[in-house]
Amino acid sequence: MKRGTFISVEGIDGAGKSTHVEFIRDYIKEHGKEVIITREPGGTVLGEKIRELLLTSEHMHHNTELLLYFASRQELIRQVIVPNLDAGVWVIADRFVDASIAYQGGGRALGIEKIKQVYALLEPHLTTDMTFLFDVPLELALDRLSRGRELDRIELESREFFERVQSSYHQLAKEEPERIKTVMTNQPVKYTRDLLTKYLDDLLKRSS
Ligand SMILES: Nc1ncnc2c1ncn2[C@@H]1O[C@H](COP(=O)(O)OP(=O)(O)O)[C@@H](O)[C@H]1O
Ligand SMILES: Cc1cn([C@H]2C[C@H](O)[C@@H](COP(=O)(O)OP(=O)(O)O)O2)c(=O)[nH]c1=O
Repeated sequence: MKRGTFISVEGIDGAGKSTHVEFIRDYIKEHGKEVIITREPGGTVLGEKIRELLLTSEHMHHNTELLLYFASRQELIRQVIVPNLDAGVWVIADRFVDASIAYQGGGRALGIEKIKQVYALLEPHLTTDMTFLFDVPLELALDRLSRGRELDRIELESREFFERVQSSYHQLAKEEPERIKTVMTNQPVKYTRDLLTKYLDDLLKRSS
């Protein structure tokens, strides 16, 4: 059986990830593939408890935050991502390791090297086949956030924090252009979807 394709979606809060993730799933499904969406932090019973801690606790050491995100991810990998990929199912991860590099490595200024050391502990050491990085000018993302729902602990961070997160994402996309595809969302939704469709067609072709 052919292994499933592993996709992740990333971006600063307000960049448009939630607007497109179900579109991506439906497009893949229409092309005859079984597909699931996972979310991080969370996606398993233990992971959802960790999510609650991460998004609602008042304060924690940056290392604690980093390790909790990875603890949730390890459970998700072993319980959900790997068994599905092995069974030929496509997996769309609503955030994966790149989020830790951008938010904890960049946003919290822990540095990429430290995140990579923790990443090395994951079993197995998975990498995505393709990552969509949703991106908008920071002002627009912050404006979207301020108009939206109630904000969680991370979304309440400063503008400087999100600047560092975004610039880490840009750095990653520059280092790995084959894997990470930047998709601008300051254009109409249809424009974004047309671009996504091109990348998805390419992935579908590769897997056939
Ligand atoms: N091209 C686009 N792609 C995605 N979102 C867009 C686009 N144009 C406008 N928007 C709006 O921006 C907001 C993005 O919010 P959301 O998808 O919840 O972001 P995230 O999940 O990344 O925090 C939505 O209100 C959406 O309607
Ligand atoms: C996966 C991950 C998420 N995060 C942050 C980004 C988000 O602000 C928050 C929750 O992610 P997410 O569920 O994507 O946010 P939303 O509820 O807006 O869809 O966790 C990290 O800081 N590090 C990580 O490794």
